[in-house]
Amino acid sequence: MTKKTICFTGGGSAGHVTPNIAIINELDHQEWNIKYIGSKKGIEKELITKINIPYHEISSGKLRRYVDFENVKDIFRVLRGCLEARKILKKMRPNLVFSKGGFVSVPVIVAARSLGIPIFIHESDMTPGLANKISQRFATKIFTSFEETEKFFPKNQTRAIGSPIRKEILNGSPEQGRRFLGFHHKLPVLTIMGGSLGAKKINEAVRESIHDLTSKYQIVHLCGKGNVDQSLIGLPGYKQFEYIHEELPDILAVTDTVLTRGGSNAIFEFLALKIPMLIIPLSKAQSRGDQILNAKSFEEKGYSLTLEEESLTKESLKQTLEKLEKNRAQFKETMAKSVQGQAIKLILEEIAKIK
Ligand SMILES: CC(=O)N[C@H]1[C@@H](OP(=O)(O)OP(=O)(O)OC[C@H]2O[C@@H](n3ccc(=O)[nH]c3=O)[C@H](O)[C@@H]2O)O[C@H](CO)[C@@H](O)[C@@H]1O
Repeated sequence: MTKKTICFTGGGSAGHVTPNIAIINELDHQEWNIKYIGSKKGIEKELITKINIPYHEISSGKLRRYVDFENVKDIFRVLRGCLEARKILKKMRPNLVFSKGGFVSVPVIVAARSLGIPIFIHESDMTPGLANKISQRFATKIFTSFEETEKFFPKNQTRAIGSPIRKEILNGSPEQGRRFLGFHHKLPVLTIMGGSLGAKKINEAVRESIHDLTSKYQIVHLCGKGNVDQSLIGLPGYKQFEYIHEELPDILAVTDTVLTRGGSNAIFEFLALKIPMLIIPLSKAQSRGDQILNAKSFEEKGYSLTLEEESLTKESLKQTLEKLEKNRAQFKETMAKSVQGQAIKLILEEIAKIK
């Protein structure tokens, strides 16, 4: 049997990479040569190199929604990225390009289209990101995490399938988690995930309330690169990490409650694990507002509570966490009824159809 080749792309933040990893882990490596095209400096380089998938670099520029001189430079970077991606793809000759979005994916999609290579894209958020908005016109098939997102894409190419979740996330060991963290059984565990790149506002609010919080919980704080607070190292019941790799499943296995940004992949992972969550979405001032919509969708379905960043204070954080704890049984019950877990199976079925 001759092996087929699939080339993944996507990056900029972990949310544009971890779903690709989830699919890569489940693909038959005897049947598929698996490759990746990403940026030179993005987090995708570290995450993909770690799982030993051949990684090809291209130039990439940020796609900004506002006017900035950097835009001019970035237009040239994106154009250079298109040429580099075309050269790589021409040599690689993949049967399929699979994109998770993020700005590095656009040159890859444009190049793939110019070479007549089939393209699948996946959109994790409630509304399409700029990269997928551009890419959709070139895509053969489009998958979305949320049902509500289907309407933004061409009807006959699009299917809502949920979020491709890494299998290992669901198989953590509470004993190993507790051992790794040095936590006891006397207080519940609150995990704080400020998005894969960290969240300054959440970090500040948590640290302002740290003594109150550690009287009620043992805390794991995933605070983002460069955001560890040196003055709090060694505080009993408070563990800070810039980013967690293979220990994440074990940490989530001991987690009772999460305080999180509204990144789509993270909240779908917590849903799959049925962990009650308080979502503090990235504000409209800092984004297109997709996390606010993600959070709204989850809250309406009864999976979570939302606290808007503008209303985030020591007091509101305390009150909302108390409300979440009071109703935790109800949240867990509603999450248990949600139907998830089909995304990878459905994507693999579609990939298998590629000649
Ligand atoms: C600032 C920004 O643009 N954020 C976007 C980005 O978020 P971000 O990159 O934070 O993405 P998500 O929250 O969706 O996913 C983060 C992923 O990283 C993993 N993880 C995180 C921390 C850690 O220490 N270890 C670890 O493995 C999580 O388990 C998850 O799989 O992409 C998401 C998906 O398109 C969007 O919804 C977010 O709006």
